[in-house]
Amino acid sequence: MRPSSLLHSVPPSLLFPHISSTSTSPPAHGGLAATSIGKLPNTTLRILASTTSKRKSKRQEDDYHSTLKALNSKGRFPRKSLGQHYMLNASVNEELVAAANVKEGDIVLEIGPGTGSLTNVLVNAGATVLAIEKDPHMAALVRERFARLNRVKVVEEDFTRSHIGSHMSSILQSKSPLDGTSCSAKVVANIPFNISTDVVKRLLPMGDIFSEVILLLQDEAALRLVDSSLKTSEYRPINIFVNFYSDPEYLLKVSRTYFFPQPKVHLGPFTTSFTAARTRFFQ
Ligand SMILES: C[S@@+](CC[C@H](N)C(=O)[O-])C[C@H]1O[C@@H](n2cnc3c(N)ncnc32)[C@H](O)[C@@H]1O
Repeated sequence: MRPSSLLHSVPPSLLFPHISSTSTSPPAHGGLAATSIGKLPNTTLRILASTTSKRKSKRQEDDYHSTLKALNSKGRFPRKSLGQHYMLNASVNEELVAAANVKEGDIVLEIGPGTGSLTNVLVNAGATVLAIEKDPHMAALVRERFARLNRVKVVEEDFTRSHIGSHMSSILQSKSPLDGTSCSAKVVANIPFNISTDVVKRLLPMGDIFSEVILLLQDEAALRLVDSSLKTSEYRPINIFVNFYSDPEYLLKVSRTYFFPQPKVHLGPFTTSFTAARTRFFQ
């Protein structure tokens, strides 16, 4: 059977035997893998060490079990066409949120919340979250999960067609301090790989709204985006675009084994961060 057909025909509990609701043993996550990706010209590369401490294990179980229970409870099988590879490791979600320095009162846009595991970490950090989800089942699931919190707004839309500026302005206006100073927002998301270029093209020119963009991208795509060297044959218009609007930075490598189902990519996906060039617009 081809891997793609597996995604649709086999329940998560069979594909991933330790996800039954009675299971208590999380997968062998071992934390973030320390790695090296060689030289990336003009970029800052921060390699994060493995996080296997006991302190983390309770949180890891939370994402692992809650994600898979949520899928099982609704009878949802991951849909390949929507790039549904769910993050099972809470430490990775925490690294993403820490990389964006999300704190109490921040406004965060999340693209594709899925079961809400990253949303949960954002909420715990004190953020107000606008979550845009294309899959109506997952939008309903995440809306239900955070129904008691007025800090989470779930919009069922295709991000690539969404009027993101108007969604964000209404939230920003309602949160703006009375002294007239404007507040900005951040993006933290584990996005479907098939829309990553669209996402980057839409977000980076929005430096008037977003001060920080943290995206989990497919390894190869992220490597291409952070490469600012004009000498390589891989340099494309998208690189000029990215480097005009942002300071792309490779942050950490994330093992593909932390996703359910595991993505079929040659290398593990990782995070890249774009510091939107706010100063280019307002200095
Ligand atoms: C890689 S999964 C990530 C899910 C979750 N954030 C996590 O970390 O486990 C991508 C999510 O984006 C959603 N999605 C796919 N295409 C989308 C689109 N065009 N607009 C908004 N959401 C989309 C999928 O349904 C899925 O929930």
